[in-house]
Amino acid sequence: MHTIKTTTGVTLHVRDEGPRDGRAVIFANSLGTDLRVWDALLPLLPAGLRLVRFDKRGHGLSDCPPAPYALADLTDDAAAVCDGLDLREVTFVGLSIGGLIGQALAARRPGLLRALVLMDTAAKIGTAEMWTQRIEAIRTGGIAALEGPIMERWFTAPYRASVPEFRLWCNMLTRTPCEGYLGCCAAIAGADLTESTRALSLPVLALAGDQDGSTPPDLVRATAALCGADFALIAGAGHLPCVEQPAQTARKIAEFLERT
Ligand SMILES: O=C(O)CCC(=O)CC(=O)O
Repeated sequence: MHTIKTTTGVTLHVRDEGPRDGRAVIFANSLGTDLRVWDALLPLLPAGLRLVRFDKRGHGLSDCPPAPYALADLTDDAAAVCDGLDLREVTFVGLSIGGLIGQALAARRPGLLRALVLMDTAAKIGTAEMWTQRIEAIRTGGIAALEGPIMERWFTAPYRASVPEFRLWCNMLTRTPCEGYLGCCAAIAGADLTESTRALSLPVLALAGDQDGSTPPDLVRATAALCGADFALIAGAGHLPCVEQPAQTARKIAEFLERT
Protein backbone atom coordinates (compact mmCIF):
# COMPACT_ATOMS: atom_id res chain seq x y z
CA MET A 1 0.00 0.00 0.00
CA HIS A 2 1.43 3.40 -1.01
CA THR A 3 0.34 6.99 -0.78
CA ILE A 4 0.96 9.84 -3.19
CA LYS A 5 0.31 13.41 -2.08
CA THR A 6 -0.71 15.73 -4.91
CA THR A 7 0.49 19.34 -5.16
CA THR A 8 -2.99 20.41 -3.98
CA GLY A 9 -2.60 18.31 -0.81
CA VAL A 10 -4.86 15.36 -1.73
CA THR A 11 -3.55 12.03 -0.45
CA LEU A 12 -4.22 9.18 -2.89
CA HIS A 13 -4.19 5.46 -2.12
CA VAL A 14 -1.95 3.61 -4.57
CA ARG A 15 -0.95 -0.04 -5.12
CA ASP A 16 2.26 -0.65 -7.03
CA GLU A 17 2.84 -4.33 -7.85
CA GLY A 18 5.24 -6.25 -10.06
CA PRO A 19 8.89 -5.59 -10.94
CA ARG A 20 9.96 -1.92 -10.76
CA ASP A 21 11.67 -2.28 -14.14
CA GLY A 22 8.67 -3.94 -15.80
CA ARG A 23 6.50 -2.21 -18.39
CA ALA A 24 4.34 0.28 -16.47
CA VAL A 25 0.59 -0.20 -16.75
CA ILE A 26 -1.68 2.05 -14.66
CA PHE A 27 -5.37 1.41 -13.99
CA ALA A 28 -8.02 4.05 -13.21
CA ASN A 29 -11.35 2.92 -11.80
CA SER A 30 -14.93 3.94 -12.55
CA LEU A 31 -17.52 6.00 -10.70
CA GLY A 32 -18.57 4.28 -7.46
CA THR A 33 -15.78 1.66 -7.49
CA ASP A 34 -12.31 1.61 -5.99
CA LEU A 35 -9.10 -0.07 -7.05
CA ARG A 36 -10.48 -3.50 -6.09
CA VAL A 37 -12.40 -3.37 -9.38
CA TRP A 38 -9.15 -4.67 -10.95
CA ASP A 39 -8.62 -7.57 -8.49
CA ALA A 40 -9.78 -10.36 -10.81
CA LEU A 41 -8.10 -8.98 -13.93
CA LEU A 42 -4.56 -8.26 -12.78
CA PRO A 43 -3.44 -11.84 -11.99
CA LEU A 44 -4.50 -12.83 -15.53
CA LEU A 45 -2.21 -10.35 -17.26
CA PRO A 46 1.23 -11.39 -18.54
CA ALA A 47 4.01 -11.72 -15.94
CA GLY A 48 6.68 -9.03 -15.66
CA LEU A 49 4.44 -5.97 -15.84
CA ARG A 50 4.57 -3.18 -13.26
CA LEU A 51 0.89 -2.87 -12.32
CA VAL A 52 -0.10 0.40 -10.65
CA ARG A 53 -3.63 1.25 -9.55
CA PHE A 54 -5.04 4.05 -7.46
CA ASP A 55 -8.29 5.16 -5.86
CA LYS A 56 -9.34 8.37 -7.52
CA ARG A 57 -10.20 11.18 -5.10
CA GLY A 58 -13.45 10.67 -3.22
CA HIS A 59 -13.26 6.88 -3.63
CA GLY A 60 -11.73 3.97 -1.69
CA LEU A 61 -9.05 5.01 0.79
CA SER A 62 -8.07 8.23 -1.00
CA ASP A 63 -8.93 11.63 0.44
CA CYS A 64 -12.36 13.00 -0.31
CA PRO A 65 -12.23 16.77 -0.90
CA PRO A 66 -15.59 18.58 -1.09
CA ALA A 67 -17.46 18.33 -4.41
CA PRO A 68 -17.49 19.40 -7.20
CA TYR A 69 -14.38 18.14 -9.00
CA ALA A 70 -13.29 18.98 -12.53
CA LEU A 71 -11.84 16.39 -14.90
CA ALA A 72 -8.65 18.50 -14.78
CA ASP A 73 -8.38 17.79 -11.01
CA LEU A 74 -8.70 14.05 -11.60
CA THR A 75 -6.17 14.24 -14.43
CA ASP A 76 -3.74 16.14 -12.17
CA ASP A 77 -4.14 13.34 -9.61
CA ALA A 78 -3.36 10.63 -12.18
CA ALA A 79 -0.32 12.61 -13.37
CA ALA A 80 0.81 12.94 -9.75
CA VAL A 81 0.69 9.15 -9.33
CA CYS A 82 2.74 8.60 -12.52
CA ASP A 83 5.28 11.30 -11.61
CA GLY A 84 5.41 10.31 -7.93
CA LEU A 85 6.35 6.74 -8.89
CA ASP A 86 8.60 7.96 -11.70
CA LEU A 87 6.66 5.94 -14.29
CA ARG A 88 7.72 6.34 -17.93
CA GLU A 89 6.15 5.19 -21.19
CA VAL A 90 3.00 4.33 -19.31
CA THR A 91 0.14 2.24 -20.68
CA PHE A 92 -3.04 3.71 -19.17
CA VAL A 93 -6.11 1.50 -18.69
CA GLY A 94 -9.16 3.57 -17.79
CA LEU A 95 -12.63 2.29 -16.97
CA SER A 96 -15.47 4.74 -17.65
CA ILE A 97 -14.56 7.98 -15.80
CA GLY A 98 -11.10 6.40 -15.56
CA GLY A 99 -11.12 6.38 -19.37
CA LEU A 100 -11.99 10.08 -19.44
CA ILE A 101 -8.96 10.65 -17.20
CA GLY A 102 -6.81 8.55 -19.54
CA GLN A 103 -7.94 10.50 -22.62
CA ALA A 104 -7.30 13.83 -20.87
CA LEU A 105 -3.85 12.72 -19.65
CA ALA A 106 -2.90 11.45 -23.11
CA ALA A 107 -3.80 14.83 -24.60
CA ARG A 108 -2.04 16.81 -21.89
CA ARG A 109 1.11 14.68 -21.50
CA PRO A 110 1.71 12.93 -24.83
CA GLY A 111 5.28 12.10 -23.81
CA LEU A 112 4.13 10.25 -20.70
CA LEU A 113 1.81 7.69 -22.24
CA ARG A 114 2.83 4.90 -24.58
CA ALA A 115 -0.63 3.40 -25.16
CA LEU A 116 -4.19 3.74 -23.92
CA VAL A 117 -6.93 1.22 -23.17
CA LEU A 118 -10.39 2.78 -23.05
CA MET A 119 -12.74 0.38 -21.28
CA ASP A 120 -16.46 1.12 -21.31
CA THR A 121 -15.94 4.84 -21.70
CA ALA A 122 -16.36 7.63 -24.24
CA ALA A 123 -15.13 11.09 -25.13
CA LYS A 124 -18.38 12.39 -23.61
CA ILE A 125 -20.53 10.37 -21.20
CA GLY A 126 -24.21 11.34 -20.88
CA THR A 127 -25.59 14.87 -20.92
CA ALA A 128 -25.21 17.70 -18.42
CA GLU A 129 -28.96 17.43 -17.75
CA MET A 130 -28.71 13.70 -16.97
CA TRP A 131 -25.86 14.32 -14.51
CA THR A 132 -27.70 17.23 -12.86
CA GLN A 133 -30.69 14.94 -12.31
CA ARG A 134 -28.45 12.23 -10.84
CA ILE A 135 -26.75 14.74 -8.53
CA GLU A 136 -30.15 16.01 -7.32
CA ALA A 137 -31.47 12.48 -6.79
CA ILE A 138 -28.41 11.56 -4.70
CA ARG A 139 -28.53 14.79 -2.68
CA THR A 140 -32.15 13.84 -1.83
CA GLY A 141 -32.04 10.07 -1.34
CA GLY A 142 -28.37 9.09 -1.13
CA ILE A 143 -26.56 6.69 -3.48
CA ALA A 144 -28.59 3.74 -2.16
CA ALA A 145 -31.72 5.17 -3.81
CA LEU A 146 -30.10 4.59 -7.22
CA GLU A 147 -28.52 1.20 -6.48
CA GLY A 148 -31.06 -0.86 -8.49
CA PRO A 149 -30.78 1.00 -11.83
CA ILE A 150 -27.01 1.43 -11.49
CA MET A 151 -26.53 -2.31 -10.95
CA GLU A 152 -28.66 -3.05 -14.03
CA ARG A 153 -26.19 -0.97 -16.05
CA TRP A 154 -23.10 -2.44 -14.40
CA PHE A 155 -23.89 -6.17 -14.57
CA THR A 156 -25.76 -8.62 -16.79
CA ALA A 157 -28.94 -10.23 -15.46
CA PRO A 158 -27.30 -13.68 -14.94
CA TYR A 159 -24.48 -12.14 -12.88
CA ARG A 160 -26.94 -10.20 -10.73
CA ALA A 161 -29.09 -13.29 -10.20
CA SER A 162 -26.50 -15.91 -9.43
CA VAL A 163 -23.05 -14.59 -8.49
CA PRO A 164 -22.73 -14.14 -4.70
CA GLU A 165 -20.07 -11.38 -5.07
CA PHE A 166 -22.74 -9.22 -6.71
CA ARG A 167 -23.74 -8.02 -3.20
CA LEU A 168 -20.18 -6.85 -2.56
CA TRP A 169 -20.28 -4.52 -5.57
CA CYS A 170 -23.59 -3.10 -4.32
CA ASN A 171 -21.88 -2.44 -0.98
CA MET A 172 -18.88 -0.84 -2.67
CA LEU A 173 -21.17 1.52 -4.57
CA THR A 174 -23.37 2.53 -1.65
CA ARG A 175 -20.39 2.97 0.70
CA THR A 176 -18.71 5.42 -1.68
CA PRO A 177 -18.64 8.80 0.07
CA CYS A 178 -21.53 10.87 -1.31
CA GLU A 179 -19.25 13.87 -1.72
CA GLY A 180 -16.74 11.83 -3.71
CA TYR A 181 -19.41 10.31 -5.94
CA LEU A 182 -21.07 13.70 -6.54
CA GLY A 183 -17.71 15.35 -7.13
CA CYS A 184 -16.98 12.85 -9.91
CA CYS A 185 -20.51 13.23 -11.37
CA ALA A 186 -19.74 16.93 -11.78
CA ALA A 187 -16.43 16.11 -13.47
CA ILE A 188 -18.17 13.81 -15.97
CA ALA A 189 -20.95 16.34 -16.59
CA GLY A 190 -18.40 18.98 -17.56
CA ALA A 191 -16.24 16.76 -19.78
CA ASP A 192 -16.39 16.72 -23.56
CA LEU A 193 -13.10 15.41 -24.94
CA THR A 194 -14.28 14.97 -28.53
CA GLU A 195 -11.74 17.33 -30.07
CA SER A 196 -8.72 16.38 -27.95
CA THR A 197 -9.43 12.66 -28.34
CA ARG A 198 -9.75 13.09 -32.12
CA ALA A 199 -6.21 14.51 -32.07
CA LEU A 200 -4.62 11.62 -30.12
CA SER A 201 -1.86 9.81 -31.97
CA LEU A 202 -0.88 7.03 -29.56
CA PRO A 203 -2.10 3.41 -29.96
CA VAL A 204 -5.57 3.00 -28.42
CA LEU A 205 -7.68 -0.08 -27.74
CA ALA A 206 -11.36 0.44 -26.92
CA LEU A 207 -13.28 -2.33 -25.16
CA ALA A 208 -16.97 -2.53 -24.34
CA GLY A 209 -19.11 -5.03 -22.48
CA ASP A 210 -21.74 -6.14 -24.98
CA GLN A 211 -24.47 -5.43 -22.40
CA ASP A 212 -23.08 -2.20 -20.94
CA GLY A 213 -26.02 0.03 -19.95
CA SER A 214 -23.89 3.00 -18.84
CA THR A 215 -21.66 3.49 -21.90
CA PRO A 216 -23.29 1.23 -24.50
CA PRO A 217 -21.12 -0.43 -27.19
CA ASP A 218 -22.16 2.03 -29.93
CA LEU A 219 -20.99 4.97 -27.82
CA VAL A 220 -17.63 3.31 -27.12
CA ARG A 221 -17.31 2.37 -30.82
CA ALA A 222 -17.89 6.01 -31.80
CA THR A 223 -15.09 7.15 -29.48
CA ALA A 224 -12.81 4.45 -30.91
CA ALA A 225 -13.54 5.76 -34.41
CA LEU A 226 -12.58 9.30 -33.33
CA CYS A 227 -9.00 8.34 -32.52
CA GLY A 228 -8.50 5.37 -34.87
CA ALA A 229 -8.61 2.87 -32.01
CA ASP A 230 -9.08 -0.87 -32.30
CA PHE A 231 -12.45 -1.84 -30.91
CA ALA A 232 -13.52 -5.13 -29.33
CA LEU A 233 -16.65 -6.35 -27.57
CA ILE A 234 -16.45 -8.37 -24.36
CA ALA A 235 -19.23 -10.95 -24.51
CA GLY A 236 -21.44 -11.44 -21.46
CA ALA A 237 -20.45 -8.26 -19.63
CA GLY A 238 -22.09 -5.03 -18.55
CA HIS A 239 -20.23 -1.85 -17.59
CA LEU A 240 -17.46 -3.64 -15.65
CA PRO A 241 -15.98 -6.33 -17.93
CA CYS A 242 -12.87 -6.56 -15.73
CA VAL A 243 -15.16 -7.91 -12.98
CA GLU A 244 -17.64 -9.94 -15.00
CA GLN A 245 -15.36 -11.35 -17.73
CA PRO A 246 -11.79 -10.94 -16.45
CA ALA A 247 -10.27 -13.70 -18.61
CA GLN A 248 -11.67 -12.33 -21.90
CA THR A 249 -10.71 -8.79 -20.89
CA ALA A 250 -7.18 -9.83 -19.91
CA ARG A 251 -6.72 -11.61 -23.26
CA LYS A 252 -7.64 -8.46 -25.20
CA ILE A 253 -5.33 -6.30 -23.11
CA ALA A 254 -2.47 -8.81 -23.35
CA GLU A 255 -2.77 -8.92 -27.16
CA PHE A 256 -2.72 -5.11 -27.25
CA LEU A 257 0.34 -4.93 -24.98
CA GLU A 258 2.07 -7.43 -27.22
CA ARG A 259 1.69 -5.22 -30.30
CA THR A 260 2.30 -1.79 -28.73
O1 LIG B 1 -19.00 4.47 -14.45
C1 LIG B 1 -18.63 5.65 -14.61
O2 LIG B 1 -17.47 6.00 -14.30
C2 LIG B 1 -19.56 6.69 -15.18
C3 LIG B 1 -20.64 6.18 -16.05
C4 LIG B 1 -21.90 5.82 -15.32
O3 LIG B 1 -22.88 6.50 -15.46
C5 LIG B 1 -21.91 4.65 -14.46
C6 LIG B 1 -23.30 4.30 -13.98
O4 LIG B 1 -24.09 3.79 -14.75
O5 LIG B 1 -23.58 4.58 -12.83
